[in-house]
Order: sequence, then C-alpha cells, then structure tokens
Amino acid sequence: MSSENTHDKNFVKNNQIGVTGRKIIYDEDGKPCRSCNTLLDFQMVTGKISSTATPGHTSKSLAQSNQTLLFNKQDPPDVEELGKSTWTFLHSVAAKYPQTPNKEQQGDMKNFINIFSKIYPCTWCADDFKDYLEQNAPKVGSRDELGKWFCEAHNEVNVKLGKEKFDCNLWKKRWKDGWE
Ligand SMILES: Cc1cc2nc3c(=O)[nH]c(=O)nc-3n(C[C@H](O)[C@H](O)[C@H](O)COP(=O)(O)OP(=O)(O)OC[C@H]3O[C@@H](n4cnc5c(N)ncnc54)[C@H](O)[C@@H]3O)c2cc1C
Repeated sequence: MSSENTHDKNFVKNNQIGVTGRKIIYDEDGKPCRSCNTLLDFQMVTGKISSTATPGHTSKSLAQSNQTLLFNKQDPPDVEELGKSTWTFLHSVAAKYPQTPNKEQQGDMKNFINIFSKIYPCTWCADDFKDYLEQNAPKVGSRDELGKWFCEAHNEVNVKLGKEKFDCNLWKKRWKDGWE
C-alpha cells in the first residue's frame, strides 16, 4: 500500500477520499486519525457509515454558504464556550503527545503550559490555573502522565464549579480511543 507523507506524523493512503470530499488522514500507527478527520469521514473509514451515504448538508458549497451565515451571526465565546473548546484542545494535545517524549518535547510541553497559563483569556480562570501549576507541576514524562495531569487539572475546576469529577483512568477513552 502506498502512502504519502503529508506531515511527520500523519499520512494519506492511496489518496482515499472521505464522504466530505477531504483526504482521509491516518496516524503513524496506521489507524485513521480522529482529530485530523471530520466525524463523518472518520465514521466512513471505520465502517460506521457507508461511503456512499453522503448527506446533502455535507456538500461543499452548501456547507460553505451555511458557514458564512453562521460566521455573521456568532457572538464571541463566554466563559463556558471558551472553557469547553479549550479543554477539548488541551485533552486532544495530550492524546497526540508522544508516549515516550524526548527532552525537547518535554521542555516544549512545559513551556506551552506555562505560557498558556499567562494568556488564557478568562483572566480569573488563568489566575487560579497559575496557582494550581505552582502546587502541581505539569507531568510531561509520557502521554498517559500528561493526559492524567490535564484530567486532574480539569477536575480541580469541576470541583470548584460544583460539578462531578471525571474518572481520570478513562481520559484516553474520552479523548483518544473512543468508548468501543
Ligand atoms: C484552564 C481553565 C480554567 C477554567 N477555570 C474556570 C473557572 O475558574 N471558572 C469557570 O466558571 N470556568 C472555568 N473554566 C471553564 C470550565 O472548566 C468549563 O469548561 C465550562 O464551565 C463549560 O463546562 P462544560 O460543562 O461544558 O464541560 P467542560 O468542563 O468544559 O468539559 C468538556 C468535556 O470534557 C470532559 N471532561 C470533564 N471533566 C474532565 C476531566 N477532568 N478530564 C477529562 N475530560 C473531562 C467531559 O466529557 C465534558 O463534557 C476553565 C477552563 C479552563 C480551560
């Protein structure tokens, strides 16, 4: 099977095209990449939906015109929308972090978390997160360590907001592998 290297970690195989018209991207382990493909394309390539089941609303031109309308009407994010999007990003970063990161990758991740704590747009959330960092240095020695560290940081906020704690043994199912 031929593969084309599009990025050091991601690949397309035989220029396979998904139902949305985009190329299917694979991880280095040969599995379809969840965070690189749309949900529809991911479902198609993992056999959850047929490759011929192209819903009308996924056609490129309609999607583009809907997007234009949405762009015009969307408001800036509030603390909740910003938070949800940011946690999605942070947990997804952990899901793609190397299983055995080298020193440079570990240093980059520590720097990223440190800078993130200074620029997070909800300033009072950022202040609390900085305090959390001082008491709980980021664990960057492996993907699982980092994933659990972000999970615990997220739980700290959940508790502060009176929400349930997430079981951090399940972080990889939620943010990388899925539940099946
Ligand atoms: C660094 C940071 C600090 C924040 N501080 C504050 C704050 O001080 N005050 C405030 O009001 N809001 C804060 N927020 C926002 C807040 O955490 C939520 O994102 C927001 O309230 C929306 O909550 P939600 O119920 O939609 O789900 P979220 O808490 O955003 O979670 C999204 C999804 O993540 C999963 N999840 C939940 N907990 C965990 C976990 N521990 N590990 C892995 N996955 C999990 C669940 O599937 C959940 O549906 C902060 C956000 C960030 C990123």
